[in-house]
Amino acid sequence: MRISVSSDMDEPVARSLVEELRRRGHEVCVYGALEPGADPQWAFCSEAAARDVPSGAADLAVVCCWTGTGASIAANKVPGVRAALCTDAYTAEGARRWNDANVLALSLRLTSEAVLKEILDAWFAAAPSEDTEDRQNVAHLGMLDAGRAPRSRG
Ligand SMILES: O=C(CO)[C@H](O)[C@H](O)COP(=O)(O)O
Repeated sequence: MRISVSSDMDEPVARSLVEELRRRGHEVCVYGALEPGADPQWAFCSEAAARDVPSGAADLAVVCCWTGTGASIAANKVPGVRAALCTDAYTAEGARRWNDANVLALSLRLTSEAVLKEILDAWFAAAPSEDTEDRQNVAHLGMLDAGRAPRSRG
């Protein structure tokens, strides 16, 4: 799988993320503080990595910042992106299963090396749900992106 990874901080867990993905056989492209000479601001590097997913340059992006919030907010501004901030394996599995998330957002502060591996295991093991309501929800996100969403049913 081709995976784009961004981080606004050169933290050990961000380096471990890249190493772990490469160890698992993925092709990794890095942005932000992980890329020599690049702009390490969270909104910019998260956007750059996230854009690779709808453009087709990557199959998945993982965006990181200290809290994970800025990275996920920036990624979710990119049309076609469904970024999920995951702090544990259960959330990662649900993000793939129920949200068909295509960008994983991580908090550099909260994610230990052990939890990182658990999150990656859960993320890659899960598949998007075929349930009709789950597909309707994900389709609704696409409509919101396109500005064509019908009025919310609340
Ligand atoms: O979590 C973040 C954004 O959501 C950033 O990583 C955090 O704001 C970086 O802070 P600083 O530039 O002061 O090191």
